[in-house]
Amino acid sequence: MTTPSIDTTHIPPDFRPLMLALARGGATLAGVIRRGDGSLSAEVGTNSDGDGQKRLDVQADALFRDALRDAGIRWFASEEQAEPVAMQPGGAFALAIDPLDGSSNIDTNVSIGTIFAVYPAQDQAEASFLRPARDLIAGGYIIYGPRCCLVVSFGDGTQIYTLNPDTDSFDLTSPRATLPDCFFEYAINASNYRHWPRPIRAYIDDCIAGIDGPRARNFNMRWIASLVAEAHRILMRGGIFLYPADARKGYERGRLRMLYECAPIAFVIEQAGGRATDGALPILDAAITDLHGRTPLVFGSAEKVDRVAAYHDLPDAEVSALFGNRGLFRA
Ligand SMILES: O=P(O)(O)OC[C@H]1O[C@](O)(COP(=O)(O)O)[C@@H](O)[C@@H]1O
Ligand SMILES: [Mg+2]
Ligand SMILES: [Mg+2]
Repeated sequence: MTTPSIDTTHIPPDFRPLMLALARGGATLAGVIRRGDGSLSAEVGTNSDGDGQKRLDVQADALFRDALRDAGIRWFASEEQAEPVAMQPGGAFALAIDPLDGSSNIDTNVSIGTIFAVYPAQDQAEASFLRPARDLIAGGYIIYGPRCCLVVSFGDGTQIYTLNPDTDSFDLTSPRATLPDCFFEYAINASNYRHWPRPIRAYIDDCIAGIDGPRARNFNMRWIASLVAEAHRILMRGGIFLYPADARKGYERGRLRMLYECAPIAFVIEQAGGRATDGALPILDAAITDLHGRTPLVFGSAEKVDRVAAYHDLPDAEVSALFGNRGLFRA
């Protein structure tokens, strides 16, 4: 068996051991997922956020912790661990990870992923992770789909690597990915419509009204329920993703976690020319105040994300108007 690797030509030298370790972890996890042992989706516990943990959540967490143990990481924070774990005392990096994103899709053979964010390590774990989101020095995700891809940014564009099943190596397949701006597709869990704030309802109402509404064009809709899969689709062909805050108990700040979901996805999307906000303000301009804290998340093509922010600025009468009657956005 070959040791999984990654083409390091375009990776800054300081990050190479870390990226090799992530590639090893990702390729190994891809193999576990491909084999598809039926017990991977068994409920085995609850994480500190109250989410049910599946066997694969726990396995992926242990697998990455092990793969990363010699990769220069001082602090390791995970969705599946209540507190950060100390790794190498002299390590330069603090790494936050969602080891397995899209857990509800494990047994449905739909794309799932891993999301990671890297910050410069400080002496204390807390100071390493609770800081301005824009201190991120690397971030990205691995998607376990029909193809396994690793997408990463080091702050100078977004790179895409694709796992070659013959060599077990992640080959660079796009050195500078850019997000197309013209795809009229939105992604939101529409079953929560009645709980959404009015500007979000108004925005989606106007997409649904299509050619008969103020936007005067038809839209398509997608919802995979794997953030990584939605991010990758949007990176490839544009569109917009929304997970807003809503009125359900526990969803006052949406569902997605700032440190290891929203910040790294925002980083990759911004570096590919897109935009990511909490509905109004850039995700990366916010501070991370809680290891497992949440934030509303809207990301995708810049013009579409800006439009959502504009709905938040509409006067109440406009935002409450029935779709088709919103005059302000009529072309
Ligand atoms: O079930 P919902 O409310 O539509 O939420 C789906 C969202 O939850 C997530 O599965 C949360 O991530 P985890 O699976 O890592 O907990 C996202 O991938 C996805 O976008
Ligand atoms: Mg997740
Ligand atoms: Mg997860």
